[in-house]
Parts: sequence; structure tokens; C-alpha cells
Amino acid sequence: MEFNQDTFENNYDVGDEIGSGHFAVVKRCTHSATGTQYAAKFIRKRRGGGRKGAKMEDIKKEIEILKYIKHPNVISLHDVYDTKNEVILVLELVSGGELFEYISEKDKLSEEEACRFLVQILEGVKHLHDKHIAHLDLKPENIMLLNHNSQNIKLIDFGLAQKIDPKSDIRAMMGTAEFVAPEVVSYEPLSLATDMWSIGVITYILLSGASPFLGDNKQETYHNITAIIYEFDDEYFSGTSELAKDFIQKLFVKDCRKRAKVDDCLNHPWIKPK
Ligand SMILES: Cc1ccc2c(c1)c1c3c(c(C)cc1n2CCCN)C(=O)NC3=O
Repeated sequence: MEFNQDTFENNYDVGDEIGSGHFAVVKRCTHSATGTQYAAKFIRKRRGGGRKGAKMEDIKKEIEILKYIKHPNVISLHDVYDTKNEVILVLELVSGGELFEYISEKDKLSEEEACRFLVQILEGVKHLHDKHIAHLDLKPENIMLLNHNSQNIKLIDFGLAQKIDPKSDIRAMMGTAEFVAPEVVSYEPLSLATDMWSIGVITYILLSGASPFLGDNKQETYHNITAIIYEFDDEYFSGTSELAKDFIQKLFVKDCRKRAKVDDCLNHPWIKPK
């Protein structure tokens, strides 16, 4: 993989750690020459036959996908450095925190506020889906606010994203239990529809603060998902409009072909600009 042989340290001052994942650590950093701040994602390379670290092909796939997308609601990739033990992605920095934190603080949102976030999430996902890219890890932790007072959001973390071409069928047990679609649980082919299920879960949480399929353990959660066991509990949904529930119901459909697509959601009367 040939990238500028110049070192990351020569061009950036590394700041505090702001996140960590499977094989990656995310740190705030400052471009020395311009003072611009970025998020640096340090991905550990798999050495030899070991299992620690990410496979080079997966790192390359994440980079190719990030290079390929450019949208106001999707985080942008600024630079890449390839060192002996890690690959460093220099990413656009957002400082508003996770949508997850925002919901936790507010417990639940009004339908208008939820719609304002959802339109942006759907626009970002439409940009990916129009390029046949599935994010496959959509959840409130991977939706970041641009800054504290704005409602602008950006989708982050394309570590599990895949280019979906009709021929290849991707099956993989991935993503976070409470957000994954039935086809993930039953190890059937994944598709763009897999993201749409997750958007249903996110919408349910935005409106209620509760998670629709979450059980007392993973097995129970998976059973609730494959059997599509959920309800609009009056405790949380007594004031919710029928349109909002209809929007969610069109996404919690087991058959991927019948599940609402991103354009169906953008044109749904609950979402369509009034
Ligand atoms: C201010 C702040 C705080 C935590 C951040 C980020 C920014 C952040 C960012 C990114 C990623 C992949 C993870 C990030 N994390 C880790 C948590 C994400 N769920 C990113 O690509 N840009 C970010 O600003």
C-alpha cells in the first residue's frame, strides 16, 4: 500500500484519546502547519499469523469506501498514513458527541426533533446506498453531532461497511446485537436492507428512549429480532402519532425485499417535508 512516506508525527500533534474500538484507537490531533483539528484513527495491523489486529484487506476496504463517499452527513477522510504496525486514518473531526449521548440526556425527543435527525441520517444513508454501499453498523454511537448546539449529524465508522454487488452475497455475524436485522442473526445474505432495519431501531429509540428488541441477554435479543417481537408500549408511545409508528412498522419487516428502502422512507408522509 503506497501512501506518502512522510510520517504522521511530522505533520500532526497527537491529542487525547476520544474513542477505541476492536483494533483501533481514535485520538484528537492537530495538523501542525494549519492548526486544523482532525480525528486520527490508529488501526493496528495484523502481524504474521496472529489474530490481533485488522486484516490489511479490511483496512483497504474501509479506506476505499471512505474515499468513494462525499456527503455533508458522512464523515470525510482527509489523509492516510501507513506505518509498520498500524494504518492511520486522518478523519474529519466532529465535536458534538454521539447522538446516543444526546438522547440519553434528553430521555426522548419530540417527533419534530426526531424527524430533523432522521432526515439527515436518511440523506447520508441514501448517498451510501445509491453507491451500493451498506454501512452495516448503524447505531446511535456511530451517529455524531457536528457540534453541541447544532442538529447536524455525520455518520462515522465504516469499519464494517461493505460494497454490496448483487452477485456476491455477504453473510457475516457482525454489528451490535440490539441493532442487527434478522438476516444477520440467521446468517443469511446481508444487503442495503440490513441498514434500513437498523434505522427502524434508531427511530424507535429516538421516539421512546427504549430499545425495541433488547432482551435480558443476547439470545433473548436475537429471538425477539428473528420473531419480530416488539410493541409500542403505551408507557413510551401513548403520545406518538400513527404516522411515526407506521414509519417504523415498514422497516421491521423480515423479508428484505419487502422492507422499506431509503427512498420509501424519505418519501414517507411522516418524514416528507411538510
Ligand atoms: C469528539 C469526538 C468524541 C468521540 C469520538 C469522535 C469525536 C470520533 C470521530 C470519529 C470516529 C470514527 C470515532 C469518534 N469517537 C469515538 C466514539 C464514537 N462512537 C471520526 O471519524 N471523526 C470523529 O470526530
